[in-house]
Amino acid sequence: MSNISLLSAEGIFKQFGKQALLHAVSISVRKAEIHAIMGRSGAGKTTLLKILAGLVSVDSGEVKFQEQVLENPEEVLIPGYEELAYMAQDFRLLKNRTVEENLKDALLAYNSDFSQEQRDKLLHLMRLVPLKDKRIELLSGGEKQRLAIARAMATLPDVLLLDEPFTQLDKATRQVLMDALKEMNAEFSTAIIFVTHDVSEAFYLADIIHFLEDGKIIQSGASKEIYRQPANAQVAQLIGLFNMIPGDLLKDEFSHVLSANKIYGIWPEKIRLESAGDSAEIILKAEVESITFMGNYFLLKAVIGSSSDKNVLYVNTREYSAKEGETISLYINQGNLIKLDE
Ligand SMILES: Nc1ncnc2c1ncn2[C@@H]1O[C@H](COP(=O)(O)OP(=O)(O)OP(=O)(O)O)[C@@H](O)[C@H]1O
Repeated sequence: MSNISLLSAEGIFKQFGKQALLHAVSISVRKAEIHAIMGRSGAGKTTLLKILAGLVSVDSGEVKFQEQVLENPEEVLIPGYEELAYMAQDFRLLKNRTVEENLKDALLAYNSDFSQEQRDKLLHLMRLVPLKDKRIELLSGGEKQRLAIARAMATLPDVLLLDEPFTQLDKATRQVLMDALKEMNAEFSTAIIFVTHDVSEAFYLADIIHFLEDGKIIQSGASKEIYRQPANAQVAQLIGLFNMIPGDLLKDEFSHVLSANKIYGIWPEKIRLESAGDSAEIILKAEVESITFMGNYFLLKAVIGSSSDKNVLYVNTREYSAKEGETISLYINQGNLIKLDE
C-alpha cells in the first residue's frame, strides 16, 4: 500500500448557521484502504462524507484528492469528481426510469461494450436481473439501495463514498454486498469510505474506523485496537460494549488496582459463570433477571449492586444452569476490564 494519501480532509471546520458541527477534523485515506465513519445520530457523519466527496463546502480546512485541493462545490460546474462516486442515504435514483436505465445512465460516458459488461455484472451481483425492467417507483427500499450501490460502483471509481449503504438489506444480501465491495477493493484497489451505525459492518469491512463525537474525531484505529481499548464510554457504547461497571462496585476487594471513580467496560463474552481459578479474578454477586436464546449463545441479563445502586450486566454464555430470579456469581478476570474515560 502506498503511503501517499489518495483522499484527505485536513483541519476541516464546518458550521451550519450558529451550530458548529465539525471542528478540526482530519482524515487521510490511501489507495485501496477501507474506512468506516461511526458516531451518534447527528454527529456529522453524512456532512463529513459529503465534504470528502466535494459536495459540501467547508468553512476552513482543505480536502485533497491525489494531492490536488478539491474546489468547493459552488466553484465547479459539476459538483464532485468522476473518480469519486458517492451514494447518498436517499439513493438519488432517476425517477420514471427502469433499473437498467438507471445503470445505463451511470455509464453514459463509457463505451457501449464496457457499459454493457458492467450492467450485466452488476445486475447479477446485486440480484437485480429479475427487476431490470421495473420502474424505480415500484422497487422496495432494499432494491433501491442495491441499485444505488450498483450505480456508485459502475464506473470503477478510485474512491467509493457510501452513506449507510446496507441499512435496508436483509442479513444474507448484506453479506453478499459486503463481499462484493471487498472484491472490488481487492481487484481494482478501490478505496472505500462508508458511514455506518453497525459495528459488525465496520469490523468486517474497514481497515480503519473513525469515531465522530462533538464535532471531533475522538478515535481512529483498526477494529482490534478499538475492541481492546475504546477511547471512552461513547465509543464503547457505539461498538456494543454495553457492560459498564462503576469502579466503586468493584473497589472493595481491589481498591489497590481499580479506581473507584472510573468506569470499567467488559465484553459480555468475557464474564464467566464459573471460576477460572486464577488469582486476578473478581467475583460479583448478581441476580439473574432474564435468559434469552440468541442462536449460538444465550444472553443472560444479571443485576449487580444494591437496589439504590443497580447495574445491569450482560453475559454471553453457551451453557448455564442458572434460573431467572436466582443469585449467582459472576467471575471477571481483572485483565479483561477496560478502563474507560467518560
Ligand atoms: N444543509 C444543512 N443545513 C443546516 N443544518 C444541517 C445541514 N446538513 C446537516 N445539518 C445538521 O447537521 C447535523 C449533522 O447532520 P449529519 O446528517 O451530518 O449527521 P449524521 O451523523 O450523518 O446523522 P445520522 O446518523 O442521523 O444520519 C444535524 O443536526 C443536521 O440537522
